[in-house]
Amino acid sequence: MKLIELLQDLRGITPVKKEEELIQIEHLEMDSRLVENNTLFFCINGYTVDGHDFAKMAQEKGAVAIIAERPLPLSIPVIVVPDTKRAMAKLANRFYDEPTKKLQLIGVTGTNGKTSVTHILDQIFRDANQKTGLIGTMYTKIGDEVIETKNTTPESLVLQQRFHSMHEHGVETALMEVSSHALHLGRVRGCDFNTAIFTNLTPDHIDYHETMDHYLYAKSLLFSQLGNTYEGKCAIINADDPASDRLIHMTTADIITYGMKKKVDVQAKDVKVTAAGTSFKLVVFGESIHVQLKLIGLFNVYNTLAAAAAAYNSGLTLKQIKGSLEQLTGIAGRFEPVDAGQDFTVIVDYAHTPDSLENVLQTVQEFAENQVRVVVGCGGDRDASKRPVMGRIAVQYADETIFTSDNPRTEEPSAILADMTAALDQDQYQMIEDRKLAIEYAIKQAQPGDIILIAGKGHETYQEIGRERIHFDDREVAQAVLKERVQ
Ligand SMILES: CC(=O)N[C@H]1[C@@H](OP(=O)(O)OP(=O)(O)OC[C@H]2O[C@@H](n3ccc(=O)[nH]c3=O)[C@H](O)[C@@H]2O)O[C@H](CO)[C@@H](O)[C@@H]1O[C@H](C)C(=O)N[C@@H](C)C(=O)N[C@H](CCC(=O)O)C(=O)O
Ligand SMILES: Nc1ncnc2c1ncn2[C@@H]1O[C@H](COP(=O)(O)OP(=O)(O)OP(=O)(O)O)[C@@H](O)[C@H]1O
Ligand SMILES: N[C@H](CCC[C@H](N)C(=O)O)C(=O)O
Ligand SMILES: [Mg+2]
Repeated sequence: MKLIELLQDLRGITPVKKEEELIQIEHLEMDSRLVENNTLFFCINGYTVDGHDFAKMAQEKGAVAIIAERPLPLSIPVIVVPDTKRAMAKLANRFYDEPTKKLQLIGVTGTNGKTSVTHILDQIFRDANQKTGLIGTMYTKIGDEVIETKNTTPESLVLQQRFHSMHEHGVETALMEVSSHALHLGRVRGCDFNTAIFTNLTPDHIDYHETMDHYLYAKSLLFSQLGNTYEGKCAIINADDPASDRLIHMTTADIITYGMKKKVDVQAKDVKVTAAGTSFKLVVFGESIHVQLKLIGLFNVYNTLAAAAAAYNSGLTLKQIKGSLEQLTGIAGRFEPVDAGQDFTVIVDYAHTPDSLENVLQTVQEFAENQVRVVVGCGGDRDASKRPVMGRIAVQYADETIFTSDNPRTEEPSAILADMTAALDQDQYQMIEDRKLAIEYAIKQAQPGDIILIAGKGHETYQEIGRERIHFDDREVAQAVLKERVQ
């Protein structure tokens, strides 16, 4: 694409010279290390470094033009804009030919349940013979191709490229987790969502958003950018969550409410949660069907309702939806059992917020025939305010709590554990900094009928210590210890 074509959406920018207008742009890039010939490079002033410092390197590697927030002494055109991130979202959208207009795009936001809802939807649409794409915490998936990702919701440039690739591969429906960071940092600008789903809002990420109000405001941006009813846009909202009212007022799209406690459009009635699964009557706009889930926990009924509402809204029948829901066996690292034939239960779960930890502990408490032991920690360089709360929840619900490390990152593991235990008595918990030893200890203590919950890391296959990621998988560790014990 010619530089001039790409720049047409930017108003009031430094004009390029006539002879520069025809420069061919073949790639867009924001990381100098990845620049190739004929790249347009965006200088982003980040949290760690300033991308403007890498413009020269980008030129040396083949960049033919630069988008920056200030003039730079380079021999290639430097187009100065007030906000490179904003410009990047716009230009990427044009470069990749507005890919989200060619897909059904369903965005899911909320503190907990995003990965779960996107995966439930993925299953439903696949069963309906649609080719799907998925962008989220665990990976990006285009059909069956899996691409590793760093962020739950990538930067706009990466997003638009992925959506373009999805379209090229015949994807019809894309499911995306939309994090509050992404909304606040403008990563999803230019995405044309058909449907936006809200799961819930409970304390997390206060290190970044500072207050719950700001956190909700960030989440609400998904609904304010949705478009309106007449374009077929739809907001699917958990009416049992106190934030629902504010979100409903943020959008002019059609609203579908779901929940269990109020009169809503999509409802679960007669819910029965057992250790073997969950059953309920799914009522959608007055039409109802019985559903028997293999998924466990009341929170998964909420996730199922959100997914059912979105699937129904996009034309699938209740029978189709029921068929898929009943086949779902689970999502990696979400209430995932580790079984080596032992006479007690080991569950690995991604609960890393106060609300999710409480929910999942309540669930295991209900089923435990004997004692509940929990192994849990809190991430370093993340919201410290959740540490004492998670500490209190763990000892409140579990018979034995083992506090341990969960991605300490650049913090001292002992300092994180001190925050978690500050308000507790020493006889209420064990503290074993090394996560492997903590899991070993919990499993060695287990009696028949016990449940051991290993919380916080779920599907993660690493422990982040300092800036390094070392291979670590709760499921592998638990499996190895169990095998030794069972032999
Ligand atoms: C706070 C935050 O969001 N940081 C994100 C941000 O990093 P940053 O600002 O530190 O970037 P930087 O390293 O300063 O680099 C600035 C620019 O220089 C460029 N650069 C850098 C080095 C170089 O040699 N050459 C070069 O060109 C970089 O490519 C970049 O364009 O931009 C990066 C690229 O997009 C992101 O990967 C990174 O996410 C980090 C890893 C992160 O941990 N983010 C978390 C807080 C986050 O976003 N989490 C949410 C999920 C939250 C949830 O659970 O709900 C998410 O969506 O992932
Ligand atoms: N609807 C829900 N309400 C409360 N807790 C939930 C819900 N769904 C899942 N959980 C709990 O939260 C954990 C994380 O779930 P999931 O990965 O689906 O959330 P997420 O929103 O994608 O999280 P992240 O922000 O880390 O991407 C699960 O392991 C479970 O313990
Ligand atoms: N998306 C979340 C995941 C947290 C997972 C937990 N294991 C941790 O490292 O705190 C975050 O980056 O805050
Ligand atoms: Mg997720």
